[in-house]
Amino acid sequence: MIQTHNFALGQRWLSNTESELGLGTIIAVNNRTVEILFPAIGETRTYAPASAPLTRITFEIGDKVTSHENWQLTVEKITDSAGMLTYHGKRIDNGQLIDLKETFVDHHFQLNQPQKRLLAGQVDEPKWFDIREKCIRHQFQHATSDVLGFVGARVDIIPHQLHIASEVGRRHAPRVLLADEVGLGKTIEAALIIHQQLLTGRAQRVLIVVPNSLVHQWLVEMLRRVNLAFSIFDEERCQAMAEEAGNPFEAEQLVLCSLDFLTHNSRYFQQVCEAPWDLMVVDEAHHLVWSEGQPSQEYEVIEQLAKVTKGVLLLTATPDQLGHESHFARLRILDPARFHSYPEFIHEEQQYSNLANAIEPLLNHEKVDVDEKAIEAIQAFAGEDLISDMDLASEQNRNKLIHQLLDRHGTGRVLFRNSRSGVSGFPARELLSYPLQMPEEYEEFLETELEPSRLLSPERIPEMVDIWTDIDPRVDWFIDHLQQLRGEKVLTICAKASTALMLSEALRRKSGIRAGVFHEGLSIVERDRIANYFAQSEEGAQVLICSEIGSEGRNFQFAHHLVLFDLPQVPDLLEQRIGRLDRIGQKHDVKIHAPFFVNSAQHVMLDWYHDGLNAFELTCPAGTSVYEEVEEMLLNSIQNPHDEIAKRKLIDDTQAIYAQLKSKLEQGRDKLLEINSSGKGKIHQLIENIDNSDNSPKLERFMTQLFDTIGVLQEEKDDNCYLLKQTESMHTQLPGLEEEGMTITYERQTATQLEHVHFFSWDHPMVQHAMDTVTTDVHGKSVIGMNRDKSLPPGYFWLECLFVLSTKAEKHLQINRYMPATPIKVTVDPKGQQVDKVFNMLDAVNPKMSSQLISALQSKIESGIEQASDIAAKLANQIKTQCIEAMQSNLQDELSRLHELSLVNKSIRQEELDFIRNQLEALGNALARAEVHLEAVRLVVNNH
Ligand SMILES: Nc1ncnc2c1ncn2[C@@H]1O[C@H](COP(=O)(O)OP(=O)(O)OP(=O)(O)O)[C@@H](O)[C@H]1O
Repeated sequence: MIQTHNFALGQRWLSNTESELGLGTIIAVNNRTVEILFPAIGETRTYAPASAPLTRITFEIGDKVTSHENWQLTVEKITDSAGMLTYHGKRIDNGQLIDLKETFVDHHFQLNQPQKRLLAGQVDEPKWFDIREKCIRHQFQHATSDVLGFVGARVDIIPHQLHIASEVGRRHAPRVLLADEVGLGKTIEAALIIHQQLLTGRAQRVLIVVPNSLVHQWLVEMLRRVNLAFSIFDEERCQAMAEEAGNPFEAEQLVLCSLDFLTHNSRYFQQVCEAPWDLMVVDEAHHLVWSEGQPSQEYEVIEQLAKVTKGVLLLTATPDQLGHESHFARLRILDPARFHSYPEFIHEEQQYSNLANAIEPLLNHEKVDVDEKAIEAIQAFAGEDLISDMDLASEQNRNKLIHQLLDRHGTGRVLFRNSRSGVSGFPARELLSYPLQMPEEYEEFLETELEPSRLLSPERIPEMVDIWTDIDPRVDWFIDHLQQLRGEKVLTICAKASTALMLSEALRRKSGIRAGVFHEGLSIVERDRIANYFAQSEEGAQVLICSEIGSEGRNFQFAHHLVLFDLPQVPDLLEQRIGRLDRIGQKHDVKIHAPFFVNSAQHVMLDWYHDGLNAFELTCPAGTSVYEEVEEMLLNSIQNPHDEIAKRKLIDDTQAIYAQLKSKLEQGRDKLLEINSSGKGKIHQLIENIDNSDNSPKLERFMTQLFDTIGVLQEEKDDNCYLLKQTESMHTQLPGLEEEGMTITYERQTATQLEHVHFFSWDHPMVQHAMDTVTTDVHGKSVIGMNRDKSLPPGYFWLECLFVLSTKAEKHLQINRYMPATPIKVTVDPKGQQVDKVFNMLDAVNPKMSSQLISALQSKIESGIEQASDIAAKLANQIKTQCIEAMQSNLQDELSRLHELSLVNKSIRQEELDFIRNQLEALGNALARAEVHLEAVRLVVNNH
């Protein structure tokens, strides 16, 4: 088997860098490129001929070759026609004489050269075997570790986020609504989920759709938090790509675009739907408004995309913001089979407190007390058959039952919502209100005005829009107030962009205070520039004046003063406003400043929020429902602000309704959500494992050894950091290593504080690349070392044989979830008996002595490897059986869930069930096909 770079059509080559591709066939060659098809996974690669990382595979007389039809031939003669070989020989199964063109050699072929290399005297130093073995073991351990996708995220470890990320990230094609309260970290949860899905091979192509204003923030968060470089797709980019053939959305795997862009460009929308996606993430999903017969365009766009996308994550802090029916419609996008009828959904919701009570005894309390009465309550939901055979003393069974109950009768595994009350460490919020006198100019117009938006924001009266800043006392109050807060950052929010613009203009005219304005009319680049201007500690703006929609989803927690220049009409918008500052990372109590006109509509609104709902100082989960119930009274009071009796009644009624709804929610929906969302009691093991991985010196020690072996210089710097640099002794290029060097740390805390430093973990792509450079290279495949053991005679020897069990399957089957490349090490003594022996510090052997030893031991080496192979094959069979069982139990669970649901719900499609059955079969075949091969061999000879 030789490596040359004279390519010809039909020849067979192996990839040196991606061993999982199997044997490829050359399908096109010209001066500049060579194209190769890898049938095992149905993909092609194109390389420059001179630098293609490929090894030519040819066979020699006497070799056994497997054909694509799975019969074998023993090669007797080889002919060459224009560079392509034909093997002539006898079929092993029936003795028939046959020709096999190399194009038809089985693409599952594995190159097994360690033995050949060893016997040919091509040996490396002992350390290469050690490093190769360590790389393979670490790759296997990480692929099967429950911290995969978590350890590499540059985030603080926050339990509720980890719980959601682990619950969702490990699912096949997850479809969920992430609805944590504002600022609890939904973006981070989504990042963790995407990261896990990509690293575990569950997803390859991800589309993120967000409001215009958040495109850049998402781009930065994905890169900074989880090393994922998304590409922004907008009109400009798509137009530039239009000249190239094909669908522009297929040119990248990780795409980020705005909802606005997809909604307003039917051609690009069509193309985005035609490109295959494994996962779609939609932020601020409350924009997807739906009502019977009148779905919004945004809703339709996402609904259509969700139909052709396997996994979907919808994110919103305020799921009910635009009505409960819209909320239901969004759940239907996620699981049309489960959420098929709104009346049924409402009926189910009414049962939530009974369901929560039924689940209560199953929860993981210290004392498990599932008595007869409790079983009766469960049966009312589950049906007798579901629990008749179940041993409820087992925690695993109880959890399974809880999942089934939530899935069939709650919002189940589709909705996650954490609230501040369940997450500790949030600062307090304080309302500071400032009564002002209403100017006469406003009063005159407002006497006959009925429109709530103008009553609440009189500056929007048409006659006032151009002059209001001259007469409105809120403007002077604002300027005075900013002067008093000198040195402090102040975020100011008003409902409309026009108000924000006029206010900032007045500020510019009347004071020298540095301010930025931020609203939906600005381009993304302008908005980001202004947000940065506000974020700068010195030289930056003291105040940022935002419109309602312009500031949605933004991170401004470096400020802790919020001015509400006016008040929004619905509680969810108020929560969105306060959530800009009251979010994870806020270090101070949040001061909410609210100027208002005495005895005006604003006064009613302020009192309603504060006295009725306490919505300034605490989050108000039932706010929208209360609003829906008292809307008429509230409107009436806004229109008649002097009617104190009506206002008193409004507030009393609001308090009563709120208290009632809150207690109902606490027993019903919220309780179920808490069971689902917080992960209390379940997540400590994962956190402990992440902590252990973070605190273990293993990675740092291993990487130091690995960098040293492959020739990368790791120089110690201050603050727990290192500088990595290329050296001349490097064996191969390390992808990602910048020419001028790069600063890294292995410490999470350092990484979260120093943003310019790369955070190295087992998840980091460069750590994986560095291991790949070793495992895809031939170094360390055949090694000789000298051991000094005086208790054994000189010349005594051992063969350390490192095998790998692996299989190939099409990418969408995600074979790595069930069987990543699995190392099996067998060490044998001169009699071919397996021994439990670990070698440290072996001496290298010079080439002359190596070849003498090999000649002397050749037949013993051959028989030793054969005996080790037999032992490895037995072990491999056991592992194979375990992998098949794990895969079957996993997919069978999913199949039974869908089957159960299909009994109560006819809209579950047969194809969905068939899909899982097919997957079961295809994975079963792939796992059964798994083969063990010799990856590396080290001959260790004793010498005194
Ligand atoms: N685990 C974490 N480690 C470090 N920072 C975090 C973590 N979780 C959240 N944050 C920070 O807290 C802020 C809020 O997080 P995020 O933007 O994900 O919240 P959200 O729920 O999406 O907010 P919104 O409801 O406003 O969209 C962000 O600045 C984020 O970077």
